Amino acid sequence: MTKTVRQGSVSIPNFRLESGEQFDEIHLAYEQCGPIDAPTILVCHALTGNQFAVGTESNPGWWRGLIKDCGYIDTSCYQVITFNVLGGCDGSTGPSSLQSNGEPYQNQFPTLTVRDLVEAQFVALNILGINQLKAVIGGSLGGMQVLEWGVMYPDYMEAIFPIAMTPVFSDYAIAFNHIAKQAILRDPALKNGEQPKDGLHLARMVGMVTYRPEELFSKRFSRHQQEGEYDVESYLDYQGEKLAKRFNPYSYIRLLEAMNGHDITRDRGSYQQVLQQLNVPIFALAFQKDLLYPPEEIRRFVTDLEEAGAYAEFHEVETIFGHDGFLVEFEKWGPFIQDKLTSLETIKN
Ligand SMILES: N[C@@H](CCO)C(=O)O
Repeated sequence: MTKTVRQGSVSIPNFRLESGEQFDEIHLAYEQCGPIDAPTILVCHALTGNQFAVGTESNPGWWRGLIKDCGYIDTSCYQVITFNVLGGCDGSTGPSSLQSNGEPYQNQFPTLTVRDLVEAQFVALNILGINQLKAVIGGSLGGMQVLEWGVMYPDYMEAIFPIAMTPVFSDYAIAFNHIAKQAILRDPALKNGEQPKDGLHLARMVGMVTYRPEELFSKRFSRHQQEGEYDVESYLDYQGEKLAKRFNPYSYIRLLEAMNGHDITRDRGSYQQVLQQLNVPIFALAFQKDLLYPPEEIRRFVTDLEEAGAYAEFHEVETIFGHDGFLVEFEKWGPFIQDKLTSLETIKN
């Protein structure tokens, strides 16, 4: 049983974005779990994730299969903290938040970078009195944040676990994000000043097709249909509608844009120079058939890191889930995380 799950919010005054835009104050909502004096692991969430990584037994979080008492990340040994990202819509400052004129930002919310998301979490952790981390871990957009943590604050943690990410977001992935963004921005509801919920529904359907490979779709649905509708069609509609009910369309756009801009070399010099800055042990995970972040690219990144003198390991997970592998089948890759966390001392020496 995972006992001590706590929730809170950190208020950060005068927060400046990379773009130069400044907020008088932002809030980051968080979930914290495990003994407060134990080594801390920071979890970074993906595009539509939130701070509820662990959750409760009756309302499990999205990584409860990984993180719990006696889990692969054992919350009786480690404290685990997860923030809802800046720009999110689960309690942190984002497009649904009110501006000083009393109106929600919505599409007026400033553009964000992955580095902004990391910087906000860094300041929040310091305010909470957490000045050192055991590890930073996350998948997809979370994995991009993990990499940025490694470049921006390599002395702040003992290891990073970037999962299902690449050092630079690909043109192929930007292409899908463009379709998603356009689906939202071209939603006719906008003309009536309403929320583009149908656009978000469409955007999610596009996303879902990229998160899983063809084989899984065939295995799941087998062209089965009911009352003239293919099961795969009703599945995508269901997922689209579900997200449209729980997510802010403009949060979705700002986070897509942050992903598009992800490039660890941006404004930092050459790829080689940036690899040198990633001076922290790195354990990278890849999932077979991940269309967005192909395992061979992640393997190449790890080889480049090793050649640059870093301590880096690569682990490829056999799965039919593709990109969504980081949200399922924890028994396949949780032991890798557990093992590396417990063997960090040997690596340091
Ligand atoms: N299922 C993930 C996919 C993006 O990594 C999400 O919804 O955030």
